[in-house]
Parts: sequence; structure tokens; C-alpha cells
Amino acid sequence: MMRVSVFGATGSVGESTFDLLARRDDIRTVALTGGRNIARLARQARELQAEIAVTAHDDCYFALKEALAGTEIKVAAGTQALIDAADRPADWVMSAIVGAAGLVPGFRALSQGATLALANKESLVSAGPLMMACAAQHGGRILPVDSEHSAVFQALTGEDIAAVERVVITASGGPFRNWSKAQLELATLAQAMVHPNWSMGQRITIDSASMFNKALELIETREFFGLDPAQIETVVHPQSIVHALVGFRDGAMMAHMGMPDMRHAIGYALNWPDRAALPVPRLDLSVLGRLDFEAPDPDRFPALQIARHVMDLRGHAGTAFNAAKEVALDEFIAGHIGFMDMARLVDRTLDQLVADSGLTAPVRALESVQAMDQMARRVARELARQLLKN
Ligand SMILES: NC(=O)C1=CN([C@@H]2O[C@H](COP(=O)(O)OP(=O)(O)OC[C@H]3O[C@@H](n4cnc5c(N)ncnc54)[C@H](OP(=O)(O)O)[C@@H]3O)[C@@H](O)[C@H]2O)C=CC1
Ligand SMILES: CC(=O)[C@@H](O)[C@H](O)COP(=O)(O)O
Ligand SMILES: [Mn+2]
Repeated sequence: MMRVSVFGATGSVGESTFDLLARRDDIRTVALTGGRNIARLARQARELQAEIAVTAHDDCYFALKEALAGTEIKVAAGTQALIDAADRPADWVMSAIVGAAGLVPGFRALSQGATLALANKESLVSAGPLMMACAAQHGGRILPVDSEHSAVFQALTGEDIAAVERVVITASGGPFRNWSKAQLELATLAQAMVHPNWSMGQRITIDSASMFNKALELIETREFFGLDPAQIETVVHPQSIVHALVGFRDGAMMAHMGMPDMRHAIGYALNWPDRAALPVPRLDLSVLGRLDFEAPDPDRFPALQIARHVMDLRGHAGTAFNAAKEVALDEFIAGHIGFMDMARLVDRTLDQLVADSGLTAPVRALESVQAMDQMARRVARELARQLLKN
């Protein structure tokens, strides 16, 4: 029996993971974690007969306890309980908490030698060198779950990374692909929440609309595959059928295609190195008719240029970038700043941190990552207040 744990089980990736796990009878569920969606967490825990269900919030403890009354499933709550759950021996751990909150549980799962199926791109952006070193040190492994990175990983199977010339990750372009800059300034939360192809959680959906999701993914590609930033490209592909392409030194390009359903990438990571049958819709190119591609516009979507700057800076720039982006997103969701202010805020935060120094020191310890994360959040919140005043 393969022992599995799912962090962020109640979210969009978590629910897709649950769907695949519920179809298997060769799996033992160790831990399932969630946040405030207690009904979903309890339903999943009962169905998978988990050893323990954990909510990240102390004030949700009694609700979860009550929802699991009459079962033998243990219940716990809070940040330390999440960490303890990650320390429970498991063979395969899904990292699908959203944001930097996923970093420590993912790190702990790797530290006990588990295979980490990584949807939480923020942990690689924030602490890529540490995560990769942790996996190597403890005999663990990170398998990409982000659709583009799973696509690259699959296209690289049996290939020599030294033969790779370039990697192209696709971007849907989001709901605002054809909007002018003037329209983007006025884009609302409700408008940003409508992704053209993927059904996802709120935060990544808005990040897709601003292309901050693609900015995170550029850095994720660098961290995961160890490529030079100049080798990593983005192309806008409105249908989200081609997820990524890998170009080799002989000029050949391998494209990974599939319908936009996260169970592809999750299932690949769950069954790796095998390729098992998956309950996903099949692609019919004759029905689809055409696939379109266009260059991204850095003027309307500055997030991509910011990501290039972050990769040039190296050190803790990824940590600061992710933290500032999370604050900017909070401020946009709260209605405090406009859609295009998110990029301005992230840009200004990085500028200030570069001036204050410490940003480019190499990432060597979790403590320095956490300190930079906190500092970037403080600076970003302060700059957001200034944006509000102007
Ligand atoms: N959705 C997708 O298709 C894809 C997502 N990803 C990445 O996967 C991750 C998850 O995304 P998605 O599933 O869309 O997100 P959701 O918002 O749908 O789910 C997030 C999960 O994390 C939990 N959670 C939220 N905040 C905290 C916290 N502070 N501590 C612990 N748990 C918390 C939520 O609990 P609750 O809801 O119970 O409060 C939920 O279980 C993100 O990093 C995203 O970028 C990558 C590729 C595709
Ligand atoms: C499913 C997935 O991997 C998302 O990260 C997706 O890529 C979001 O779509 P965008 O291409 O619009 O960012
Ligand atoms: Mn993606």
C-alpha cells in the first residue's frame, strides 16, 4: 500500500487529487489538511479513511471534531499541527496549499524522504534552492504538478537535459488577453475571476488574469529544471491545449498536449514512473479545429518582465517577489488597489529591498527565507498604503 497525504485537500487541486485517490484501492491515506472548508475535509477524510484530518485554523478545531465524530480519524488544528502532519511517514505527499503557507509542510515532507507532488509553485519561487537541496539530501523527490511543468517533465523523459536548447511554457492570456491598458486599470475582481479554460482557486485565477501566475511559473521553471533564464520562454496560447514545449539542440520540439484538466498532471505524478489510465476527457483536434499562439505583451502584462528582473537578481529575490505579490493580491481582493497597481506594488517593493540590500544574498536556510518573506510583506503593505494616499 502506498501511504499518501494531501496538503490543501479541500482546494481545487486537492479535490482533483481526492477524485483520483478515491478510485484507488491500493492507497492508505495518512493525512488530509484543509483550511475553513470543514465539510469537505470531513467528507474526504471519511471516504478515504484518513488517519488524521487537520485544519490550519485553531478556531475550526471543534467543527472538524464534530464533523468526524463516530470515526477513528484523529483531528488536529493549527500551524504546528500541519507541520506534525507533514512529519508523519508517507510515500507520496501532495503539496496543494495556496501561497507561502505551503512552504514549511512541503519542506518537512521532503525531509522525511517522501515524494512531493508539487502544485504549490510559491515554495519553489520562494525557496527553490533549499527545496531542491532538501530533496537531494533526504533521498526525496519533487514531481511537478503545475500543468506546464508536468508537461516539460514528461517531454524530458528519456532525454538529456544538456540537449535542451529552450523550454516554452504556454499562457492562456487570461480573461483580459485583448484588453487595452486603460481597460486593465479598471478591471474588477469579478472580471478577473473568470478564467477562460481552467477551473481553479481564487488566487491563482486572478494571478492568471494579471499573468503573475506565468511570472511565478517562469521562476518555477528555472528552479525546477536548473535552466538559464534565457532558455525559458512564454507564449500566449488561448486554448490551453499545448501546455509546454521543449526544444532540443537538433531543432526538434516536443509539445505536450491535453484537455485542461488538472487530473492529467496530478495523475502523472501519482503513478510516476508508470503511466496509468486516467479518467480525463480526451482531446479531439478535429473538433478543436485550430490552435493559436501569440507573443505576450510586456506593456499590458508587466509581471513577466518583473519575473525576468527577479531571476537576474537571484538570491532572495524570489522570496521577496512572491511575498510582495501575495500582499498585492490581498490588497486587490480587498478593493484597496487597482488591477494594474498590483504590478506597480511588486515592482516598487523589489526596488526598495534592492536599495536596502540583503536581497541578493544566496538562499541557504529556511530562517533567512522566512525573514525576507516577512520583510517584503511589511514593505509591500507600507507601499500599498502610500499608493492608496496618491
Ligand atoms: N487550481 C489549479 O488548477 C492549479 C493550482 N496550482 C497551485 O496549487 C496550489 C493550490 O491551488 P488551488 O487548489 O487552486 O487553491 P485553492 O484556493 O482552491 O485551495 C487552497 C487550499 O489551501 C488551503 N489553505 C488556504 N490557506 C491556507 C493556509 N494559510 N494554511 C493552510 N492551508 C491553507 C485551503 O483550505 P480551505 O479552502 O479549506 O480554506 C485549500 O485546501 C497553489 O499554489 C496554486 O498556485 C498550480 C497549478 C494549477
Ligand atoms: C492549470 C495550471 O497549471 C495553471 O497554472 C494554468 O496555467 C493557469 O492558466 P494561465 O496560463 O492563464 O496562467
Ligand atoms: Mn500552470
